[in-house]
Amino acid sequence: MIEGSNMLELRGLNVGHGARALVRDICLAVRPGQVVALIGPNGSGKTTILRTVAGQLRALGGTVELLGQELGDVPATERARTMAVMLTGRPQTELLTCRDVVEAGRHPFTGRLGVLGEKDDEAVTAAMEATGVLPLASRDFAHVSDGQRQRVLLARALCQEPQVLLLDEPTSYLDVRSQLDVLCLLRHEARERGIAVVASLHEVDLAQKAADHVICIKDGRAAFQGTPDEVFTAERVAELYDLAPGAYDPAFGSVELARPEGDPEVFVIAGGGTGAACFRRLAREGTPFATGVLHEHDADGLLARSLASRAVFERDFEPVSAESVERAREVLLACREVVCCVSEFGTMNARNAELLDAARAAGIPVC
Ligand SMILES: Nc1ncnc2c1ncn2[C@@H]1O[C@H](COP(=O)(O)OP(=O)(O)OP(=O)(O)O)[C@@H](O)[C@H]1O
Repeated sequence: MIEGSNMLELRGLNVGHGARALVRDICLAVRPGQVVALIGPNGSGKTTILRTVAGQLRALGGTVELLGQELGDVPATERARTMAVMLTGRPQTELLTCRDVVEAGRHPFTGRLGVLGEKDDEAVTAAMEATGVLPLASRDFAHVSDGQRQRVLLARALCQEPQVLLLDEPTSYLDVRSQLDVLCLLRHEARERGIAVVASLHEVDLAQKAADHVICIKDGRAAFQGTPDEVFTAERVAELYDLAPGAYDPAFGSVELARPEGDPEVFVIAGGGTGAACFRRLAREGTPFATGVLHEHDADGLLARSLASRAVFERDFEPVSAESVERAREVLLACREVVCCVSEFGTMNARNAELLDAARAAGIPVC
């Protein structure tokens, strides 16, 4: 393999389950060491694409190239030695321990009798260690939890020592810690062994952090692709998942509840992240609120754009001006309650203290 050339390349690939294509004209090139996230709404065709690339479904058009060779021309044994696949679903096993399942990943390298040598044993142990499933080695695979099963299957894929790794929702059953562990592991494998990883993910925040390249599937096509910075903009994520504008916040990589509708009832004095918990509480309660004066790219400023009905902003790195406070005061005086999240005002937001005075003078309760 020439360094830098593509490990996997899809050219105008059409995929589907019958004669009609479900997703058309997919083009993607994956280089060694790259982690590609496949994202898109439920039913958009991510699994179908992965199964086609894995050779489990016939391509309805276009080509899949594995290490520069058309997939159909790659002999099955060589394909199994090159590409590992972890799909969703629980493989039916009877009386197999978790270690037995992982060992199956070595079969492309063993002789006809499937007897594992020392090197195979080492690879199995290393993969189980890396995925944290060594303690499950003798447990019945049929009776482990969904998250444990997912990690055992990942160990099976890794011990195959593939050059291309296809993963369908590898984090869907995992707790937060295990999600992080798995993504760090995938990045490590990509970096250290030059594996090309293609993984479908539902967690936009994880894809944003872990992927080098993101391809978005919607309405029967690869709607757009690019680096996480190019793909995870508020507009594109909203379009991809049919979200309300502002529901996705690219700064935090998270989705927020819908902004409560109506005129603001509560005015929140915040800044520097002090208001986040209050903003989210009001959003949960469905209480429309206003806030200010916030600096535009302050943590509260960014969140206010998604959740507040009204927000008064000051330019970044400028002290809050008399004009901004006046605009905020007008909004505040129309509210029934003020919440002050700031315990001390600093140089840049000193004038926000005038908002507290305005509330008290107008007899608006402050908490
Ligand atoms: N074996 C099958 N035969 C016929 N249609 C299928 C089959 N498997 C899936 N489909 C259909 O193909 C479409 C795409 O399914 P697919 O599982 O690829 O989507 P997905 O993007 O992976 O979805 P999700 O995010 O919900 O896992 C769906 O409409 C689904 O019902």
